[in-house]
Formats: sequence, C-alpha cells, structure tokens
Amino acid sequence: MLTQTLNPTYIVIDFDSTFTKVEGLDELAHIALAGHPDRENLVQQIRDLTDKGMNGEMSFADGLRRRISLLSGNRSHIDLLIEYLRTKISDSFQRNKAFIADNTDHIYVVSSGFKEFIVPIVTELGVREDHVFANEFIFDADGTIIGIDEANVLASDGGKIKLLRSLNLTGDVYVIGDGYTDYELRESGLANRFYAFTENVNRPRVVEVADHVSGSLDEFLYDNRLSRSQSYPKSRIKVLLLENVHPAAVKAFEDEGFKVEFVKGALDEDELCERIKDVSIIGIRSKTIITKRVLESANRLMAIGAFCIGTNQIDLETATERGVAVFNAPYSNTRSVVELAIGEMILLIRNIVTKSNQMHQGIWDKSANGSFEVRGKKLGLVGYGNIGTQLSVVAEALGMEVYFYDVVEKLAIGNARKVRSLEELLNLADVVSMHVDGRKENTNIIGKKEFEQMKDGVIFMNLARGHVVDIPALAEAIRSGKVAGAAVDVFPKEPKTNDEAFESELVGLSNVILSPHIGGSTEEAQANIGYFVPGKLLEYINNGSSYGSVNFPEVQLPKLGDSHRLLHIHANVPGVLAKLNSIFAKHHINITGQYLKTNEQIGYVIVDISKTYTEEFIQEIKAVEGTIRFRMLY
Ligand SMILES: NC(=O)C1=CN([C@@H]2O[C@H](COP(=O)(O)OP(=O)(O)OC[C@H]3O[C@@H](n4cnc5c(N)ncnc54)[C@H](O)[C@@H]3O)[C@@H](O)[C@H]2O)C=CC1
Ligand SMILES: O=C(O)CCC(=O)C(=O)O
Repeated sequence: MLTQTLNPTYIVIDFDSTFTKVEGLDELAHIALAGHPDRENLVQQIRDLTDKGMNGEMSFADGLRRRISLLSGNRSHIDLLIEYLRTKISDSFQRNKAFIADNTDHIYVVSSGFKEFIVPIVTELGVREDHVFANEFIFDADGTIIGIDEANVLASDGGKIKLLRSLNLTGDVYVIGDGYTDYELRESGLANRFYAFTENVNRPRVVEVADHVSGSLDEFLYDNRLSRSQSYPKSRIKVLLLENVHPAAVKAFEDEGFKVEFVKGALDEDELCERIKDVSIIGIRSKTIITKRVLESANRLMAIGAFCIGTNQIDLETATERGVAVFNAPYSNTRSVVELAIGEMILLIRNIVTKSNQMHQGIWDKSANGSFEVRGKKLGLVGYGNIGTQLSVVAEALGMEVYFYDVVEKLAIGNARKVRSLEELLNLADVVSMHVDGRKENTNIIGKKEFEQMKDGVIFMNLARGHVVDIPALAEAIRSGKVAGAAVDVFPKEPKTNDEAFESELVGLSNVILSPHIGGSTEEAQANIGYFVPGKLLEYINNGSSYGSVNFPEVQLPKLGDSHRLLHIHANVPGVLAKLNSIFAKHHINITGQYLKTNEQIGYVIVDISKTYTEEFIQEIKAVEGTIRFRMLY
C-alpha cells in the first residue's frame, strides 16, 4: 500500500544549499558589498568560512560571527536577497510543493541561517512559520545588521542539537541536509536517519557519514514510499542526448530533475548497445541508428526523441513491439531545407559554383553561356510532403512551374501539377528535387535508368536521404553532362562526427554543391527542435500523452488530477481491456477516467483511479497476457 502522509514521522530540513540552491549568507554578502572595491575578495572569504563550517572543519558559531562582521548588510539588502532566493529554490522542492503542503505539521526547517530571509521563502512552499527555527539578526536604528541574537540556541556550536532536543518530537525523525551540523543531529541520537542532500552541493565528508544519499527530494520521498508526484525519482532516470542537440533540450530535462548525459557526436551500434542499457530516454538526430539490437539492449528505454524530421534511422517496428514511444519534430526544419534548396537551385542553374571556383583560380570568364533564370523553368518534386509542398509554394513565387510525383494520392497546393509516374516527372523537369522520406523501399529509387529518363542538362538535388540515390550513377550522369549541376546534402555513408573524413565519388566534380547534411541545420530550426522534442517527451513521461508520436496510438490526456494514472501498453490482441477491467472490479478500484487507442501493433490504455492500491493489484495487471509495459503515475 502506498503511504502518502508522514504520520508519525518528522522531517527536519536544512535551508541553505538544501531547500535553496545557494547559501543565503554568501548571497547576502554579494548583494551588500555591491560597489565595494574589495567585493570579490570579501565574498570569497565569506564563502570559505561557510564551507569550512558546513564541512565541520571549524567552529560553526565562530565562522558565523566572522561572516556577519565581513558582510556589512542592512534590511534593504535582505529584501533583495529574498527576491533572489525565490528564483533559487531547489528544483525538487518546487516539484514537491504539494507534498510539503499536505504534511506541513510534520515538517520542520532548522537552519543556522537567518529567519529574516528563510521564513518568506519556506512558508511560500507550505512550511508552517512556527516550524521554522533559525538565527535572527540584530539591527541598529538605521536597519544595518550589527550582530546576531546571541540568546538563540542556533547561534552556538551544537545549536541544532539543542534546538531539536527542545522540540521533543515523538516519532521517527529524518534529517535532510547538506552540512555536517545536519549529520550531528543523527550522531546525537535525536534523529533516526540522516539523508545527505546532494542536489546542489556534494560534500564528501558529509556524504561519507550519511545513512543515505538523496540526489533530490524526489529520491528521499521515493525511498521512503512517500512519493506523491511520481513513480520513480527523476534524478535516477537517465536521459542520453547524442549528436549535439540544442542546449535547450539539456536544460529542459535538467530542469525536470533528470540525469542528463550529453554526447557531441553519434555512437556506433556497439557503443550504443553499451551506453543505452540503463537509459530511459534517448535523444538522437539523423546519424544514430537505433537497430533491433540496440533496442534489445535497452532495458529501461521508454521513449526516443528524434531531434529532426526523419525517423528512418530508428527500427520503429521493434520500438513499438517493446513499448518504446518515438517522437520527432515534423515541420521544425522544413523551411530551412526549402530555403537551401531554392538557393542551391538558383546557384546551379546560373552555373555560379563553376564560375566561383574559376575566380578563386584567377580566371575571369564573363559570359552568359549555360546560365539561366529559374523563372518559367519546370521544377519536378519527387515526394510532395511537408518539404515538397512548401518548396512548391516558394518556387511558384519565383515564377517556376511546379510538377510533383508522390506515391500517396495528394491534392495540389497552388498551381502545382500532379503527374502519374516518376518517369513522366523525370521526362519533363528542368530541375529534379528529391523530398521523399527515408523508408528502406526508397533505396536507389534514382539510378542509371532514372537519370537516362531526365532531360539533358537537368539540375538534380537531393536533400532527403543519401540512400535514395545511386551515387555512382549520379557521378556518371554528371561526368557525361546529362546532369548539368547537382546539390547533394545527404549521403549513403556520412561521418559520425566532425572529426571523421568525408569520402564520396562526387568529390571534385564540377558544378556540384556538396554540403554536410545541414539542410535542417539553422539556428532557428535547431532551437525549435530543442524545445519541441523535449516537450513531447516530457508530456509522455509525466502525463502519458502520446500525441504526436510516430509509432504509438495518439492519446492526448487531461492533466493528472488528484488520482493515480495507470499506463498499460499491450500487444493489440482481443480481450485485454476486459481483463484489465475485471482486475479493477475485483480490487474495488474506482475508475475516474479511461482512454484506449490502438494501432496495428499495440494498444495503449490509460486509466485514472482514485483509490490507493495494493502490490497484489499491480502484479495482477502486469500479469495480463499481452502486457508489454506498465507504468504508474501519481
Ligand atoms: N537534409 C536535411 O537536413 C533534411 C532532410 N529531411 C528529409 O526529407 C524527408 C522529407 O521530409 P518531409 O517532407 O517533412 O516528409 P513527409 O513525410 O511530409 O513527406 C515525404 C513524402 O514523400 C512521399 N514519398 C515517399 N516515398 C516516395 C516515393 N518513392 N516516391 C514518391 N513519393 C514518395 C510520401 O508519400 C510523402 O508525401 C524527411 O523524411 C527526411 O528524410 C528532412 C529534414 C532535413
Ligand atoms: O539535423 C539533422 O541531424 C538531421 C536533419 C534531417 O535530416 C531531418 O530532420 O530528417
């Protein structure tokens, strides 16, 4: 059974570097000494004294007095500090506000810091004011800090022990803090357990003596089965981000409390099989190939984020079979690809690449021969999806006639004209541009035969996927003059990182623009993707919503209210829902919401329940035939 209240346990929490990410007094010094010629030096002296005290390397009380004498603060500085501290509350405390509010009678804040700035911060998160024990400043008539209240027990060494003893708590006492004085409460026998809190600072001397180490409040709650907001502490959930995804993605996951590993390049299959073992979420771009073997090595994987449009690099079928949801970023870089295609098309049709190369060799060849306008030319699009259609609209604005061929029946946008076969398209186009997706069946859809079907002097562009074009056939068509100019952004074999060399038969051919798969690599597109994909992944992890997934049945769910949410992914075989419902009925579980969506491979059932449940109930749900994965959100 889940326990959600503390009765009869008390939690004693430290403030500086635990409840907040920073040391209040150090920050006060920073504010108070603004403009002081020796500010950095004085603040550093104060920080050193704080550290020594927290590590138990000097008398805490002596250090405190020395710090106060150095900082020269007043009341207005404290007001500024409070504003600042509001932005520095530890992330896991922010996330677990509801837990604090629900258990306010059992939570104490005991600190050697100062009530003047601690009370406003902790009470906003639900701590009772009369449960805050801390030092107090003494001010002169002008509001300048001139000392500390010496009568307060916390002003003396061993102050926290004296204070806790005076509280006379009956029941178990758990202390959470980052300092040695917090550990001393456990050492004195007044507390049953000491949790070294390492979300903000990790003091080896304190960690060494702790009963437990908690990387966040979530971990503490989870370990004590007090968790209210989640099934598993996020600080233990590993996110692996590859291929230099935008920093916004790293921040999004870190802000949520996940453990993030960032790798600049892609990894090969063996490396990936090793690294992915304990990863729950992986973020990739186009170069990381998620094979069946990789997925079979991923024991904990819940979701994959493709920080791009294409998902052909992922074995989607195996991912689905294993209950791993895949999200991508459709449209995110569509415009970037379109702009590059337009630019390249104009450069190629004007023969600018050849001219520019000649100029670099000192050759001045001013002539119009072989240079044309794009106006009035026929653009042939192979693939009329998001990129194809957008390119079609922009090309029409330049006065081009647009024709397209797509395997799926598509209506034309603007004045674009549909043709019935690839051959028909290739026969008529002055410029052929590839915008198909990277499915396996599209391998070498443009080869020797297709180049022969094109007009003499055609311009050819591939910004889709490398394997859709037979490169030796393209190289031959360029050398023979059949293709007058080509732009190629994607290659069958691309280097995994910028340190690897690029090799291709196309290197050195004239009027050929080669680019390192950067069709979608603009600052704008990468920033969009960096926000969008983590947003989708987090909605799935936190809420269960699979809206926008490329392989999961799409379900958009309401926010989780005051209930538990059960997420059940199963093979799409008859009778699973009936079996689940009979288990709910047997355990008298009240269902407050139920959602089911299926696709060919799997069913995704989401059930909101209002009642606490037993371990036996969970085991029965997991044992339902066809279950692939089961998750509980609180
Ligand atoms: N160079 C780069 O950096 C980028 C490359 N891409 C590539 O561009 C591709 C297209 O992107 P979107 O337009 O957003 O995808 P999309 O899925 O909207 O469009 C692809 C279209 O191609 C059609 N298609 C598939 N196979 C075909 C075939 N053999 N013949 C004719 N039509 C076929 C589909 O029916 C669909 O309409 C992506 O899948 C990706 O591989 C996408 C973004 C950036
Ligand atoms: O930016 C990337 O790594 C890949 C871009 C791409 O090809 C895509 O979005 O499909």
